[in-house]
Amino acid sequence: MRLPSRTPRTNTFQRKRGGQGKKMDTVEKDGVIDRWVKKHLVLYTGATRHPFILSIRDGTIDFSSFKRWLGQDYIFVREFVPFTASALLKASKNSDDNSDMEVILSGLASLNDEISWFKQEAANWDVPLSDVVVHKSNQNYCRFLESLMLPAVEYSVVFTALWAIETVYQESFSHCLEDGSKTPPELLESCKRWGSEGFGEFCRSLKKVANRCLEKAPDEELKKAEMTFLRVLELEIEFWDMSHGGP
Ligand SMILES: Cc1ncc(CO)c(N)n1
Repeated sequence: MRLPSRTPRTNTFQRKRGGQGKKMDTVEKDGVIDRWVKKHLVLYTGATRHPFILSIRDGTIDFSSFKRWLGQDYIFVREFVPFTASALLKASKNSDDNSDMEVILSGLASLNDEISWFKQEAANWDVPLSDVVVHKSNQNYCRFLESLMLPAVEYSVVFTALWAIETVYQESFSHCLEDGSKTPPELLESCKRWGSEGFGEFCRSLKKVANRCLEKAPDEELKKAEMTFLRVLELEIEFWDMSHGGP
C-alpha cells in the first residue's frame, strides 16, 4: 500500500521495554497483541526477518526471486481485497466503534493503488501477470483467507488476521529501509510501499482495533484469534520461502 516518506521503524515493543520500571503512570500496559508477539517471538521474527527480506536488505537478492515474489503477491493481493471487504462488512454489522470502518476503508483504498502499482511494476520487470502459475504456498494462503471470510468467523479473529498480515509486511520492508541497509535502488519503491511510516501508522490503527476487540472476547474466541495469528505467521514464512526459491 502506498505511503510517502521513509522513517526508521520504531517498534513499540522495544520502546516499552526501554521505559519499563520507572514511573508507573508512564508505563503502557501491553495489549493482547503485544503479549502474543512476545510469547511467539521466534515465529514472529521468522516471519519479519526472513532470509528473503535479509537478502533485500544486504543487497544480495537474486532478482529472479523478486520477480517470483512480485507475480505471486499480485495474485495474493487480489484475494486480499475481498478478505478486507469481508472485514468491512463485519465492521458495519458488529463494531461498537464507528471509526473501525474508516480504518478498513483506508486499507481498501490503498489496495486499489496497490493493484495498479503491481501491474506497472510487473510491466517494468517483464513479469507477465496473465499467466502466473499460482504456487502451492500461495494457494494455501488464499484458501486460508477464504475460510476467514465466512460469516461465522468472529470480528476479533478477522481483525487479528488483518493486523498480522499487514504488520509482517510493514516490519519486513521497513527493515530494508533502515540506516545501514544496502537495498538495491531498483527495490526501494517496493520497500517504501509497505515500509513507510504512513503504512506503519495504518498498522498501529489496525492493532488498536484488534486489541479493543480482543479485550472483550470470551476465552474460546481469544484462543481462536491466537491460533489465527500463528497461522498467518506460518503462511507468511511459507510465502517468503516460496519467493526465495525454498521448499
Ligand atoms: C503475502 C502477503 N502478505 C501481506 C501483504 C500485505 O499487504 C501482502 N501484500 N502479501
